[in-house]
Amino acid sequence: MVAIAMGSRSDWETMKHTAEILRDLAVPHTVHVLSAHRTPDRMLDFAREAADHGYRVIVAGAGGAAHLPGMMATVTLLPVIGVPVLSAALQGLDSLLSIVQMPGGIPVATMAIGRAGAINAGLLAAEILALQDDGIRERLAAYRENLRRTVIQSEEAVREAWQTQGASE
Ligand SMILES: Nc1c(C(=O)O)ncn1[C@@H]1O[C@H](COP(=O)(O)O)[C@@H](O)[C@H]1O
Repeated sequence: MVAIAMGSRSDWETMKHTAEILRDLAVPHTVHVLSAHRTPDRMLDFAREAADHGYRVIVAGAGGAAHLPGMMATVTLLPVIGVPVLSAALQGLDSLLSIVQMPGGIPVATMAIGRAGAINAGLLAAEILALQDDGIRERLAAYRENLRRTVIQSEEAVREAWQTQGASE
């Protein structure tokens, strides 16, 4: 259902977070290393055939001159979600701008840089699929509820820490 593509093996540390969230939501997905620069024909073939192979959303993560999401979007009508991978030289700003500044006509839904972006890419892909899948929608609702509870618990933990600190001073 979801294809997760990355420009290099080195992007896996980031893109594994997309795979993890999709696994937690029981959304079928596959992972691929494809590069617009290093394996252009393979990347274009994959994106061209993705819809016929049953994929519904493509998540593509890359760093630096991150042309992968945009080039995949060029040859498919599937929604493409881009994840800017944190780069050493420019802290991911290069990746972000390479992905977000698409010319009008060929959209890529651009996420935040790095881990949070990779998690959100998985969630957004699941939200798109949930439009036609009640099971995924229910699991997304449970994820949100869990998030809500975690924040409330964290507030309690912060207050407890503050009270303990106050008592020891
Ligand atoms: N941006 C792209 C593309 C592409 O856009 O197709 N292919 C590889 N790369 C990026 O090069 C960075 C360094 O790659 P290496 O670690 O393999 O040298 C990676 O973040 C990758 O996404």
